[in-house]
Amino acid sequence: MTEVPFEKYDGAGNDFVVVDSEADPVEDRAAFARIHCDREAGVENAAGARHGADGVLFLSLDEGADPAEVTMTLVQPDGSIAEMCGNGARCVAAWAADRSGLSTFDIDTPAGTRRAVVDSDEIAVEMGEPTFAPQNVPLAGDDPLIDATLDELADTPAVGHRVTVVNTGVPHAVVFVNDVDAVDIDAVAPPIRHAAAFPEGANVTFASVSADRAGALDAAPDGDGFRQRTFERGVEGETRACGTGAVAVAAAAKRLGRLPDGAADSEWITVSPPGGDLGVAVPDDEPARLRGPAEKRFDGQLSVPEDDRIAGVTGEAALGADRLNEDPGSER
Ligand SMILES: N[C@@H](CCC[C@H](N)C(=O)O)C(=O)O
Repeated sequence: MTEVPFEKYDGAGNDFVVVDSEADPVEDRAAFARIHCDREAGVENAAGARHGADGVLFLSLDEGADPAEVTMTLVQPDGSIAEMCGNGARCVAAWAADRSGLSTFDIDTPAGTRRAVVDSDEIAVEMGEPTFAPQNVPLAGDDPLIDATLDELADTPAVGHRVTVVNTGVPHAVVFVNDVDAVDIDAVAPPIRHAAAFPEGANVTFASVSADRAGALDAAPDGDGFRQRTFERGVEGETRACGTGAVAVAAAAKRLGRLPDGAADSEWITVSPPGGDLGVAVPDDEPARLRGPAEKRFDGQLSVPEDDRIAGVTGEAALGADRLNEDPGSER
């Protein structure tokens, strides 16, 4: 059985297995991700405790570039590749800083190059300009969905929810509700995630204004922030944090004129998914920015599938083995 070293990082509870793709190439990345990713129990630490893995980050670092460059490919639990991942990018910067001692990185992603800066335990990443343009989301129709009801959702638990659809590196359907904790996300999100309006699918992000998160980050405004919950495409379930989702909440709120007092006048807005607090800035006509914690938790070795069957997969790897023969996320 072949094994590769991995490191486990998380950004505000969004969990990633990190593999150095130059030192330890994995041929079938989709199969590797399917085997080892599980939201609650994907990978094991040295003490035998299992921890979540929302995807595998295959990374290669070029320290000679100025600034240093990292090529990032996020392969998700269904085997699909995500164009961008905000918390993943922050974990990438933490990983690169841990290796190199440097603090500024250009991260090459399928969505473009994103600058990340590490400042002690907080990492900020440039996220590109959020876009509502139908061709960029992408949407099936010609009109943006700014405060829309998805007609095809009639007779589902999602009926009646209004969505604002924005691409923040990946597509998000943002739904503002009174209380995110009251949402039955596993019932409400899938019909939206798979709606015909989204030819490549969409992440579904719920948000509510939250007075108790005011000033949760040091430099956050003395006003209300948002609580956030996201059902992620590719994970096909809720994660503990989603960075592109946090940016989508702020961008959608700004577009709808729903920014709470304080946040509207401030550069940084606090968005709080279940895993921690994130800071988001959405200036006019400029790239959005995302900041928050990201750090290494542990490392170890993971088995590499040796063919397209389950051969060579043992121990923790067997957890995801039942998904190995499914179609690799092609329908997004
Ligand atoms: N967790 C991520 C988003 C990852 C991509 C997403 N699941 C997709 O397929 O669009 C984040 O922090 O942004």
